[in-house]
Amino acid sequence: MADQQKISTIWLLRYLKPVKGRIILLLILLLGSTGLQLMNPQVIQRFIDAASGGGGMSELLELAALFLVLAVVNQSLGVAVTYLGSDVSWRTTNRLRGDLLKHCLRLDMRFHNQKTPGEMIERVDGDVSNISNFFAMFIVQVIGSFVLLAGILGFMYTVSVPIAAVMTAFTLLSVLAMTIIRNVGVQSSSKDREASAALFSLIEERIAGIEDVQANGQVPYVMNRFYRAMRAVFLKGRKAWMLRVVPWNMTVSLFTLAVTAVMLLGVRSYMQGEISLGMLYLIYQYTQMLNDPIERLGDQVQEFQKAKSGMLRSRELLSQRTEILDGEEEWLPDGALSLEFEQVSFSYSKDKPVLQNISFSLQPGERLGIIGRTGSGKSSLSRALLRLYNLDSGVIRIGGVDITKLALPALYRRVGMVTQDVQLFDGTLRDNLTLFNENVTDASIMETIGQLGLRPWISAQPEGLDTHLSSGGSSLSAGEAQLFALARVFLAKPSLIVLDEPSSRLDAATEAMLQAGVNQLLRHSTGIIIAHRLATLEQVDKIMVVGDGRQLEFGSREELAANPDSHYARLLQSGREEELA
Ligand SMILES: Nc1ncnc2c1ncn2[C@@H]1O[C@H](COP(=O)(O)OP(=O)(O)OP(=O)(O)O)[C@@H](O)[C@H]1O
Repeated sequence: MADQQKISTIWLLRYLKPVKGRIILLLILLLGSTGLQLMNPQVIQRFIDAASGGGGMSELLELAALFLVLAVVNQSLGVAVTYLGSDVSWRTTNRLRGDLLKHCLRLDMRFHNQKTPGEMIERVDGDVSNISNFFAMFIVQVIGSFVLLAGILGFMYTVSVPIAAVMTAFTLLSVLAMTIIRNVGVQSSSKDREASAALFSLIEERIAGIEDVQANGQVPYVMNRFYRAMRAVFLKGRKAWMLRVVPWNMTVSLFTLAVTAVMLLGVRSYMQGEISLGMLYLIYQYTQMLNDPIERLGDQVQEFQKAKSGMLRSRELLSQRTEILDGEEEWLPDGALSLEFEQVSFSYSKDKPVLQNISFSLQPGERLGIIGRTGSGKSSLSRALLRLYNLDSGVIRIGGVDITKLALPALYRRVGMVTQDVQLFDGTLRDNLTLFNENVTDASIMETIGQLGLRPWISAQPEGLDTHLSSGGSSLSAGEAQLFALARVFLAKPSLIVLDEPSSRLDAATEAMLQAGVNQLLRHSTGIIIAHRLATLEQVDKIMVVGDGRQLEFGSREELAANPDSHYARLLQSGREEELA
């Protein structure tokens, strides 16, 4: 436990260190503002005493001017403290958000398969927001509140010990009550947050599937689920609010009692001539001022609870290790890369093998067509090649190098993949094609696009390469997106390319046009084409037929086509492409 605490502190200090100068400045400003808050009522006290004692006009004017100056300086300090507090909190938490996002992007697909987008948003942003106040204000507010309390009470002991004793008792009681009672609402507040998270995830899920919802007439059902989720938010929110308000009311009652007791003692001292009218005002004002730092301390206790759970969750996420360990080898032979699968077995979960004992090899520049029924493991094969998952056993080598020994950037520089789902980013067509790489010239974009026969398509876009695309892919048809993805991968000039169903959403004419382009572009690389349509594979050198994760057949396309006993030849003869689908 103590160790946990120590690790947490060291971890926190890592984020606070870069802003330590700002935090010290924040503390100085806050102490300055606390000093002014203590001084201001004393100026009014002197003003009241001067006025009631028949003091001169110039003295009154001087005091009034001093009051104004102190008030303005205090306000300015308040603005500076708020600004600097936000600045520190954003700087530190943005670093943490960045670290979390970078970490998540490196985590393997097994981890991501289990997480919903809503959950990841909550982990990368929600938890961190809970820590933000703690980063910025916790230390500063706690120190500031204690200094203000000590200042008020210390001064009161010099004026009247009984009054100061009542104020001290009230302060101690309130701080104690705050720390104990505030925890009462913590559990129901977290249930309230859970309910609203469920509501948001429902909205996110339904909006993501809006087409299906509308087309299948599911709107009444969705509305019903929505109302039920809203009702849960309302009921849990009301309970959490009640539990937050009750303790607050208790401290207000306690405070009213303290003010009454202090005023009784104060008025009695005034009547007995022990204190002046101005001092009576000062006592009243200082009693009022006690409430503020006590409230702030209570708030900070609550913030600390929130921050603690946020920190635990963030640290837990950061301690998740990816199963994909980076290799060190950077070197790969120039030009098209050879590929070798040696007894490769792979599964997503241990109880269900997806690829079993796959072994084949391709020479540099060769093209392999993979065919097999839906769910037979074709896409899984390409995911294993790109190290999105680790193998259960076996080795994959590209250019003779075991991919687990290769540095991941070296692998991704030389191997490209076009999947069935194309991710578009918010940006221009050019940005999306080059993936924001400004070194790729428009001329080379147009050349690649020309080879793929896409020039007329780009020209038809309202602003050519400058046409703005929105993220998610809604601005392109499925077929257009596929053409787009091909162009993107070919622009990166990879030496080994996997095309996973590159033309499944294109019409026959567009596919034929694309085929010629792909053949042209594949001249300098080794290619794997996963296809449902046999026509797509007319230009490949080798064919592999996969069934239930096993390699049913592998060999030269011409030889397999000529062998009437082969799966491939039988498929060709029967023309039953639908068997593959
Ligand atoms: N992320 C995943 N988690 C768990 N199982 C998966 C995952 N992706 C695929 N599978 C399972 O692995 C098997 C092979 O899937 P894969 O996507 O490789 O098939 P495929 O041959 O490419 O199919 P298709 O032709 O439909 O694209 C299927 O049984 C599928 O249910």
